[in-house]
Amino acid sequence: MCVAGLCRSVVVSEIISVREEEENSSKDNGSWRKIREMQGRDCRQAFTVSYVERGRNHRWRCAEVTFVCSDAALCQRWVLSIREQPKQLLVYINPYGGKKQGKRIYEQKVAPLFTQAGITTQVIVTEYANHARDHLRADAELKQFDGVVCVGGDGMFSEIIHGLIWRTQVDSGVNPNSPEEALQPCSLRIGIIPAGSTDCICFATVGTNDPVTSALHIIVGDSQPMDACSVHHNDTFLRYSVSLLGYGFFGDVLSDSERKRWMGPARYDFSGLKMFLTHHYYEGTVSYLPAKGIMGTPRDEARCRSGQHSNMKYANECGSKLGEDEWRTVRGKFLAINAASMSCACPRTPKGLSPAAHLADGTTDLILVRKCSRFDFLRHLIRHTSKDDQFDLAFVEVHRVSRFRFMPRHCQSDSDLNLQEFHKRQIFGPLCRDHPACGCSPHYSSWNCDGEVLNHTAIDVRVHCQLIKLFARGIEEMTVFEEVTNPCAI
Ligand SMILES: CCCCCCCCCCCCC/C=C/[C@@H](O)[C@H](COP(=O)(O)O)NC(=O)CCCCCCCCCCCCCCC
Ligand SMILES: Nc1ncnc2c1ncn2[C@@H]1O[C@H](COP(=O)(O)OP(=O)(O)O)[C@@H](O)[C@H]1O
Ligand SMILES: [Ca+2]
Repeated sequence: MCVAGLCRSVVVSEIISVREEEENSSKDNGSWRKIREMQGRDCRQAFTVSYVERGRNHRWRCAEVTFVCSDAALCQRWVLSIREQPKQLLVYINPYGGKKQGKRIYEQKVAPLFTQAGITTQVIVTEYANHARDHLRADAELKQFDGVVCVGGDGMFSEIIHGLIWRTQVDSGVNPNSPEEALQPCSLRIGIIPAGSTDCICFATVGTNDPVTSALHIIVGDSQPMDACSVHHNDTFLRYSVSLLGYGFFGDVLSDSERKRWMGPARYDFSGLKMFLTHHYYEGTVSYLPAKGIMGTPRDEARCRSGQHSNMKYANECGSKLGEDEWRTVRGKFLAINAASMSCACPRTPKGLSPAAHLADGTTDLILVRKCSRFDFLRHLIRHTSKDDQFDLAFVEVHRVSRFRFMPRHCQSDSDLNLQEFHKRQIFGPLCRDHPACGCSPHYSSWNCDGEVLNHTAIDVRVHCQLIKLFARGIEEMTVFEEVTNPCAI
């Protein structure tokens, strides 16, 4: 198609909206008349397409081009041809996350784009923690919506998946409390407008933390399946996780930073430095089921974003059953035990905690950092920000797993105690009960589950392949010509 003599093409799946140009439109600044003159007398139709234009660092913006067409019927077909895009969305805004800008970001940057794309919305500004989760679990009329949007950070996203996954299981008669049940995938897609502190789920699935880019991924109707882990304690359901489950360092950073929310996103750096200096290690036993029938290892050079793993054959191979005898066990003293179900890329670590992790292959990368010197731990941490491999250190091991369990040492009698009780003991009692004077590590850390503190230390984690779907397409690889190659699908 040609615009005023220039040949332009627009990818149909990246159209935001199409509007017919009126011959005597008030917006007409003479260009439509000029186009008609150039095209000759037969030309009767023109339409303007808003589409996605790519900027630097995976950012998207909205651009416009006007097409003219001499065939009125063809033109009409174009106008009606926008592919399956969401029409009705349920939006939850956390006004309290990140720098408390969620409402402003939505109203100024996102809502106008939704209106332009003809999307209608029901907007709920949350009034308290778990408002969105509870509304989705019980009250929301989900049938009328094509998707759910959350405006906030990873904690807000977590609320949304807890509501949606729970609701989907209850509606289809699956018992979400049993760790052995195969969960029913959620049909509604979820969009994330980043307005939190880390926003790692948005960054790792879209490639940037930019509200406009996220809004455009929602409007064009992208779809990215994603794994979710269920976390149980004995037979009690605790939480779902899609990004990081971290015990030791990241657990301690989170619990410490929760008391410093007034600092905003900088609280993580403050608590990170504090916990780095504190240098606590924790004893326990990790057992895991190595993933089978999947492609790749956590040490792969090629990242998921490279598109080399976008073969859907493998996406469907997740969930292969293994016998109980294939469990492996690692016992020891750990500075950190991390399970990354996605790369966990974020501005603090653009390549992520586990750069080669896949979004939707039914596995999580289990990273064990054993007790080592502060200097060595710093080397490991710094490698998250450079090209060097953070796993290529003698005290670090990494396994791609489909299930794992953790049991802290000394846990046998305590394991049923609530963590708050542990913390009370740790704060008010001696740090180490075995050697009251030595001031060595406390016995228990807590789990950081996508940025929320878990109440139990002994956990059983199972990956559910492609349990949810996002309005995203993985991170696109740009060539030198800024053309898009394969997006990361799994
Ligand atoms: C010295 C440089 C060290 C750089 C190490 C970077 C590792 C960062 C890994 C970040 C993983 C993020 C995984 C995502 C977790 C989020 O779900 C979750 C919730 O997000 P939300 O607040 O948006 O709801 N966020 C978090 O748990 C925050 C984790 C952030 C940890 C920051 C750690 C900073 C470490 C600084 C160490 C300083 C040592 C300096 C020594 C001189
Ligand atoms: N209206 C609200 N008031 C207080 N807390 C809320 C509200 N809405 C959501 N929350 C909670 O706020 C916490 C942090 O939200 P999140 O969006 O992750 O921001 P951040 O990235 O800054 O942590 C989450 O635990 C979420 O459940
Ligand atoms: Ca995964």
